[in-house]
Amino acid sequence: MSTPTPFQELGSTLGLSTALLKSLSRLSYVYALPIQTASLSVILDEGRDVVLNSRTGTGKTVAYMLPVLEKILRTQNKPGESADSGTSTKCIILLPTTDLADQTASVLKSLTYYCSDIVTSCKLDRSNSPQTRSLLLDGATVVIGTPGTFVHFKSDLNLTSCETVVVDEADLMLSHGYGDDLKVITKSMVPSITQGVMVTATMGGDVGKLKKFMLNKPAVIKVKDDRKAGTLKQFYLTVPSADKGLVLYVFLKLGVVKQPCIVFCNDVETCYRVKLLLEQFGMRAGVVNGNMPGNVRRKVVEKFNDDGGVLVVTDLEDGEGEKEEEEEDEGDSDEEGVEEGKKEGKGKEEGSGEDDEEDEDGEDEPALTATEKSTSATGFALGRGVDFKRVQFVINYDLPPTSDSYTHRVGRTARAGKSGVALTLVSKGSADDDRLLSKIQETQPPLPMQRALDDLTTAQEFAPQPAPLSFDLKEIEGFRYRVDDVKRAVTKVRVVETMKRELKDAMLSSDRLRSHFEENPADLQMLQHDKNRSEGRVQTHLKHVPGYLLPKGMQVAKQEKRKRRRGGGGGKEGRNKGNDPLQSYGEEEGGTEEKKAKISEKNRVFLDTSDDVGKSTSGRNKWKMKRGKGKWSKKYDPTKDRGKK
Ligand SMILES: Nc1ncnc2c1ncn2[C@@H]1O[C@H](COP(=O)(O)OP(=O)(O)OP(=O)(O)O)[C@@H](O)[C@H]1O
Repeated sequence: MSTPTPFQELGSTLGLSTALLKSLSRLSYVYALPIQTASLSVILDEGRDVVLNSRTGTGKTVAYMLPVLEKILRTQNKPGESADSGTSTKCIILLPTTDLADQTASVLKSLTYYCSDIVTSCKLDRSNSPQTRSLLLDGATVVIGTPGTFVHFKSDLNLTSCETVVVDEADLMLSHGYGDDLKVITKSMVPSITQGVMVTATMGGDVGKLKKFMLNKPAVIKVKDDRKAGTLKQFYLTVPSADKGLVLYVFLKLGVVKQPCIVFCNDVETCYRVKLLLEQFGMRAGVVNGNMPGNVRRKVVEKFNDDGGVLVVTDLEDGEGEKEEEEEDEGDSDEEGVEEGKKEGKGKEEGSGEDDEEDEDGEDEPALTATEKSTSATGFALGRGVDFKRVQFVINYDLPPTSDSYTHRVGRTARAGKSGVALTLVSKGSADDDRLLSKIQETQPPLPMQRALDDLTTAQEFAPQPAPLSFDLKEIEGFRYRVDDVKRAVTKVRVVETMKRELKDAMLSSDRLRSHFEENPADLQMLQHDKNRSEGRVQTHLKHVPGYLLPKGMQVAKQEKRKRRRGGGGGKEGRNKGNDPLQSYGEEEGGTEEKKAKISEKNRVFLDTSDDVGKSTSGRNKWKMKRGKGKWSKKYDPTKDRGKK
């Protein structure tokens, strides 16, 4: 891994404006992330078309925005700029969803904090046309929106001096149905793009099509995945579908899964089932999905970013979750750094007619239609691009439909060089899941593991990721009756009621409906009354986990913890110093029960360390059962155990 370069150093080498450097330091961004270092000089000085490609969460937004803003600041300060060019738009940024456009607009606001008088911005908002039009009339320097909104506000935009067109999350544009809008933008709104920038975490077939259509001899800036350094660890656990709720609840309850945590499901109903299950056990969970109004979705995400906890998300529309055969990558080089483009002229690759099809105008150009069958056009793509904050854990409750969507989902954690863990629950006996898992493993970087050869040496080995989590479901068998009981209470009717309640909440807190309620108080009363009636019941007694239900290793840990709190034993040595939240407990041979317990506490096995990974305690349980020890002893009194809580 290359040494990070401080922005101050880059600033003096490349001549970055003080205003931008001050904004970066206000955001506490001291070092440029690799894609940012790589992109700056190419976008800024070479001025050529660019494809930015690095994995999710590596800072691509700042990577294109910084040089684009610097370019604008330089030209705005140039003497002799015409008055018109001073009030017309210099750069447009296209995103596939309004949520992402909002997020990008807020990054832009932060970066222009000290130069907002020179660089003004506008996020195109169809629901607030008068304000959008007034900002455009004032001559917003940078305009952000979906391709659809650009076409909608076509006659209000002054793009005669537009120099840069950025297409962010380019891999989603066509599957969101923006092919035709992109044609309008590039043909009639900005017919001669001076510099095109395409940004993507995955290089699927759609990116290739767009690249051919919009860019001219682009430099492909591709920063190699540095996950071998171990920032994102990925595991999978094969479980019967019916046991997924059990695993999720127990892992969350026992702190095996750390929060903030995102749980991805493949449909809205499963999201609510998971939420209700967790809530019955006293665990709050938010839900976001495409059926929600955008402002409600944004509020839930904001709350999650502020408070953490569990967020249950579906990034698919219902019926979209069927696993698909995937398109092969178009084969861009894996090399780090700048790779030269191989094309001549915009819109057409020389000597290759592969993707070229006659469009409806009869012109010879690539068809801008999606390769993927999925059509998430509801204006959300929660598995992609959304910058959820400080997420420690991503759980794929359901396997996503493609390996690309897996990459985006797990990319919600381990962002900006931080660490994180992704756990995927694979349905036992599902051939689809098995096939997709192999496909995912082919695309993810392997997991480095240390294997002890003797006392002094170790060898590094690599396991495919996601790696199997060796966890014996028998360890949590004791929880089954609670979960099954609660699951029975999570009926379809309750799921629907919860959805309705959330919709009512949204209506009650809607700014737009406020005046309606003022004029029609009866409507407000009715909504409030219905809301109170459908309030869910939480079983408070289920909040606590009795000690006898804990896996054996954890019971020991609890006792040790209690001892330490009382000032006896344990000490630093016994403390869990590892930072990998997925952990398991080793099986010990020989020695007294007490000694074994201590060894077990000390030798907790962390999933990143060795091939001891995830040893189960069930062997010990068998040993005890055979010898009539512990809860299999004739003297065992479970009521005492319960009292120990
Ligand atoms: N130089 C930096 N130092 C520290 N944090 C940074 C830096 N640049 C960006 N970040 C943070 O990194 C996170 C990820 O950035 P960003 O959303 O731009 O990534 P991305 O590569 O576009 O991800 P995705 O592909 O998922 O859209 C953000 O929370 C951002 O605030």
